[in-house]
Amino acid sequence: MKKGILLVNLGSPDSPEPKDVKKYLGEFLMDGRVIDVPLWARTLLVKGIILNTRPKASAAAYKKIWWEEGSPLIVLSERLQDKVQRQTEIPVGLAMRYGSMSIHKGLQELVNKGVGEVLLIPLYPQFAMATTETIVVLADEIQKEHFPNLKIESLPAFYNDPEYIEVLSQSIKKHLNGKSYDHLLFSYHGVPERHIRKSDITKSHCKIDGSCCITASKAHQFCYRHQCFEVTRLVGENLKLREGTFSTSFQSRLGFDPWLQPYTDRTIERLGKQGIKNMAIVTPAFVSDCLETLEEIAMEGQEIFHEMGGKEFTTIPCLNDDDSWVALLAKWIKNWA
Ligand SMILES: C=CC1=C(C)c2cc3[nH]c(cc4nc(cc5[nH]c(cc1n2)c(C)c5CCC(=O)O)C(CCC(=O)O)=C4C)c(C)c3C=C
Ligand SMILES: [Fe+2]
Ligand SMILES: [Fe+2]
Repeated sequence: MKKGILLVNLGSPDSPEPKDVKKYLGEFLMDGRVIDVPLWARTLLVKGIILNTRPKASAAAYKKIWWEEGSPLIVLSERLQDKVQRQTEIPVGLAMRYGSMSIHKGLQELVNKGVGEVLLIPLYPQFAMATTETIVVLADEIQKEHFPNLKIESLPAFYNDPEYIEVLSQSIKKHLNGKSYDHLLFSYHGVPERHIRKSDITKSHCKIDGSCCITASKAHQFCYRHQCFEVTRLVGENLKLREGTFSTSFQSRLGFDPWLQPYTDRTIERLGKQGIKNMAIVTPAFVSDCLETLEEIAMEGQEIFHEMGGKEFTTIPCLNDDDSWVALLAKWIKNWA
């Protein structure tokens, strides 16, 4: 049976105009695995409040980072797809969970090329209900409804794959380029604490109490918090970082529920206040640079740091279309095929 690959990322609005941002946010935030409250409450919150208030501000933020070719997240994902395709004979497609480049279209294009067996690669190193799970569940629904003869397998979270850790570590080293820094912050996209408890397959392990994520458990296969802390620990080990010179935080919280802590903005503020003059920041929950790295970190984060007396703020790019990352994806594809 002919095999094919579908890389899947989050998606972006079609343009940075408020009407396109509103359409995109509407689809994104109405996903019950992103805002996980009952449908009536989600509808009230998203359609009644968020979509009437947020799109204008979000559009302004998107305008600051938008490229001539389009959304950075989409353009960088396309560059990745193109480079991976050059490493393999197997057709490599690209889709987005939200927006115009749908998973349905991506699967249809592979089927049109005669593909009968697909490896779905969610472009997220760590598992989360709001990212990997929603992709896999939707692909499964589309397969059942539209492509009953298509076989789909998905690549699990690869946060602790030694080769992934090596690629990420070398990328950090390359971008720091020998520059010294006082603190390296690993900032991951946040999720509400509730998401962590919902994904706990043991139903009792995750207490978000500081110790559960470092106590061995089969819950960690689906624990986003554990997986983020592990990436930091493993990269720290790989690069022989000195204890106290690096830490983990969580960014991009929305709403009033408790999200994973410590929060990135408050951490940057604290580091500045403590007299740290030179910090670097890496964002390993994202494979491609996007609004959350280019605006929230590289612009807003830097501003906070400078306001607190910090001097040098180095933002390390995501893996994007890094050659070693492309080679690793090509290797995983070869092993699967
Ligand atoms: C409200 C809940 C949200 C959850 C839960 C969430 C989890 C989550 N998101 C990413 C990756 C990305 N998120 C991006 C943007 C973004 N995320 C949310 C909300 C939640 N995310 C919003 C409202 C937005 C839109 C931007 C805004 O209005 O501020 C992006 C960037 C997309 C782009 O076009 O550049 C990414 C990527 C992860 C990895 C994650 C959970 C682990
Ligand atoms: Fe997000
Ligand atoms: Fe945990």
